[in-house]
Amino acid sequence: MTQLEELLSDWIPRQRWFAGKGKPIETVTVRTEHPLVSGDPGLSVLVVEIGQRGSVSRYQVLLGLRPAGTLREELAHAAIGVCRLGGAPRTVYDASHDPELTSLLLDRLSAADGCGAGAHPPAEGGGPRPPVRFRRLPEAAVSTGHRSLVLKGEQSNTSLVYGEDYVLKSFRRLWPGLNPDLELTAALAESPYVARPYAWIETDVSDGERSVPTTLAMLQEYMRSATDGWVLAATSVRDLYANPGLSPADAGGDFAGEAERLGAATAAVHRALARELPTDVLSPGALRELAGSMLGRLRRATAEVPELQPYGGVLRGAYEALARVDEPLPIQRVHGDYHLGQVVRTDAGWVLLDFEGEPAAPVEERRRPSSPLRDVAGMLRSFDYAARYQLVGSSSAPELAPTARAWAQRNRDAFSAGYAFGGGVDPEKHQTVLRAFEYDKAVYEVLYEAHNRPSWLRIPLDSIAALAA
Ligand SMILES: Nc1ncnc2c1ncn2[C@@H]1O[C@H](COP(=O)(O)OP(=O)(O)O)[C@@H](O)[C@H]1O
Ligand SMILES: O=P(O)(O)O[C@H]1O[C@H](CO)[C@@H](O[C@H]2O[C@H](CO)[C@@H](O)[C@H](O)[C@H]2O)[C@H](O)[C@H]1O
Repeated sequence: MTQLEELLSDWIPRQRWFAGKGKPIETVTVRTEHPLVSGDPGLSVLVVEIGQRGSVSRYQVLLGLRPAGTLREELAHAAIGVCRLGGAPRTVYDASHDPELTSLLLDRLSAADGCGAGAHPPAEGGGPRPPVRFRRLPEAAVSTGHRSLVLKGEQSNTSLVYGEDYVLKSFRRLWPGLNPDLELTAALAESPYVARPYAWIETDVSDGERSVPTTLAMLQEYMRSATDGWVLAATSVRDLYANPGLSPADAGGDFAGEAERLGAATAAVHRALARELPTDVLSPGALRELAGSMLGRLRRATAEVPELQPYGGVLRGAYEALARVDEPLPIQRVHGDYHLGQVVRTDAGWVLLDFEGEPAAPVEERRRPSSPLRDVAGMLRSFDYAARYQLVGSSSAPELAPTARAWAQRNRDAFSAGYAFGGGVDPEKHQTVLRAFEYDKAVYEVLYEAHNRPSWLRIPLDSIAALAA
């Protein structure tokens, strides 16, 4: 290992966005290092490969470099370490936190030529394509001179807000190819329910056989007046828990109207995706395969989290019922990891974000069409989370449990009604499919929490126990 790789092997596992937590790291290799700025400060894009239990995953690191001892106090938290790179010792750090360097990314995106997402125009002058390419959607003007700030919060990626105008989301885990977030957001560019996409950055990553243009980051509109759906729902729940004698409908911060509008917005986005991108139907045989893949996830999760064992029978029963559904199931591109933290409420209505799918799943799987009921199930799970999470570790949990159930049920019903009203299939009429997707999502969450937030593991486990009761 080089000195830089040694430093990264200590730093990467401590990052929130590192998806391989819980498994020992065997190898760390800087596969490519492309300088965007040489000198002091310097800026490079690294693609780092992490080997764990025989498989390799790739991560993007935007590396800042400054002479050792010159990193400003406010960047100290971003330091990775000091190493000798080409002579003198330099401090290397996460450049996402350094506005002096990130302003350059916006400058380059602003100056980029316009082209369609996924298009690969030849390099100017016919020479080889530059290793890191800045691209802009046709018609999208990008202004410069905005200072960036890293968005705080639970994230699988790293997002920078530039002034009040743009969000640049750097995809941390890289999968060769076009990132589904860029692909779907670009397909929905005209939709009022999506933050407008402007531009992206890409590089080439090997898929084992060939070098594939791969999305590194996406620039889109910053919804500056927006509030996160999770925050709004949590406020409503808190309000109700302060008055547990009231029904959710009578408490001050009732969320059901918002949940219903969110259902309608979700249906509108699903309809737009079905218009813009390919659709298909799953035959009964393919439904059996889908049920088989849910079973596979359950097996993997139970091996890691034995607390799932008692519910194995009920979960398998739901997947077997899915395998017996004998009518074709319409499929299309969907969000894939839909929850309250992926939607924001603006003055004009709900806006959906982050069409990347489940961050840990291979990109081929995330780009595969699925039933829109999968997203419906994801959001229904999220209402359950919002109701339960304030009870984790609380001594009032037993008394508040019925109130939590009532809040979740009211908002689940409102969301489903809004979804059907907005032109989606009626979730009420597809209970077998919906239940299987909901269980599968809860099993995914068990693994997600075990790896990322062990103190929240009880939330999906308790939901599964309640669904199984
Ligand atoms: N365009 C945007 N406008 C306003 N807020 C945003 C925007 N993009 C992201 N956010 C905020 O950042 C959070 C995380 O963004 P997201 O795209 O879901 O990242 P990740 O894929 O890392 O989870 C969202 O929950 C939302 O609160
Ligand atoms: O938003 P991401 O793409 O990073 O999604 C991952 O992290 C989510 C948590 O931040 C996780 O969502 C789970 O927790 C939410 C509350 O924090 C809850 O609303 C969701 O229903 C629940 O699934 C998501 O599963 C994961 O992929």
